[in-house]
Amino acid sequence: MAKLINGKEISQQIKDELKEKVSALKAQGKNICLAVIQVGNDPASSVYVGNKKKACAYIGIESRAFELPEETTEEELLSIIKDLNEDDGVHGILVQLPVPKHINEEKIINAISPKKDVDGFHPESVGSLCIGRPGFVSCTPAGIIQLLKRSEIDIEGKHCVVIGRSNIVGKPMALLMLRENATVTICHSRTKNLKEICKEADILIVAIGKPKMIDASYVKDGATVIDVGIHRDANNKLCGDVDFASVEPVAGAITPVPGGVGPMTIAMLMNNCVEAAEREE
Ligand SMILES: Nc1nc2c(c(=O)[nH]1)N[C@@H](CN(C=O)c1ccc(C(=O)N[C@@H](CCC(=O)O)C(=O)O)cc1)CN2
Repeated sequence: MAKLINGKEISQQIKDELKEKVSALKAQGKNICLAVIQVGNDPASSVYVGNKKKACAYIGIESRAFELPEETTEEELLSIIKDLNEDDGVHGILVQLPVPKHINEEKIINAISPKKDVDGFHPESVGSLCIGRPGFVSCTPAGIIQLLKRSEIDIEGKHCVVIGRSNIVGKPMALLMLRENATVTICHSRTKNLKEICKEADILIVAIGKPKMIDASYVKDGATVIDVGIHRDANNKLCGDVDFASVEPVAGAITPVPGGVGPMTIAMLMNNCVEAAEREE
């Protein structure tokens, strides 16, 4: 039976640690502010944005919300970001993704000042991660590192297989595991022998975007399995990219969905906001 990696519990620990830090910063006269921008009314985005505002309130970070209509133009959004970049009272800026189709996501990401890029999506942030310079790290991969470390799962020298090569999860995840001295293999939709490669992983990180695709036949006995996917199954229940019921008996440790990687994304966003304010000094 696999050890369950409890993201809800670990994210709560991180938020409690940050709450103390923020309280100490406040005592020195420093208030932290995150600008949260949502364009349109995508229901899932509204839930995530709501949870980000709640996390800010819990930790003691001010959240400045911009709830913009679906018809907002790219120019209007860029103009808001420009103002926020220049506002010394704002430490972090996030634009909830996805943005409506008429807005170029890349242009929006590039417009956020790297100093306030608490999502870690700006090319300068990704480049810094790549060459080992300080910078903001994408929240989901950073959260996975925390899950592993706080669950006392060794990374150094382990073979880590990451399935998925997105700019937001797969690529930064691979770079972070490399930084932790893992031996890293990245797999994707064109990978041949996916099953054989996955079977060699000590740590298997799955960000493939296909519900319950990874079953026990992809997993080495005792491996750690991290599931980044979030989907609804035929019974409208949340599930991941990993078939939990099949994999759990062979894995050494595994994240559930919900309650695994997801909550860590928001905890690490809060961490990046605190870092943004600390770096300013
Ligand atoms: N600007 C950003 N946009 C998006 C990001 C991001 O990091 N920055 N990531 C995702 C959405 N996301 C945060 O924004 C996010 C997704 C899931 C969770 C989470 O806690 N999931 C729960 C289940 C929640 C549910 O009931 O649906 C879990 O896995 O336990 C938090 C944040 C895309 N956009």
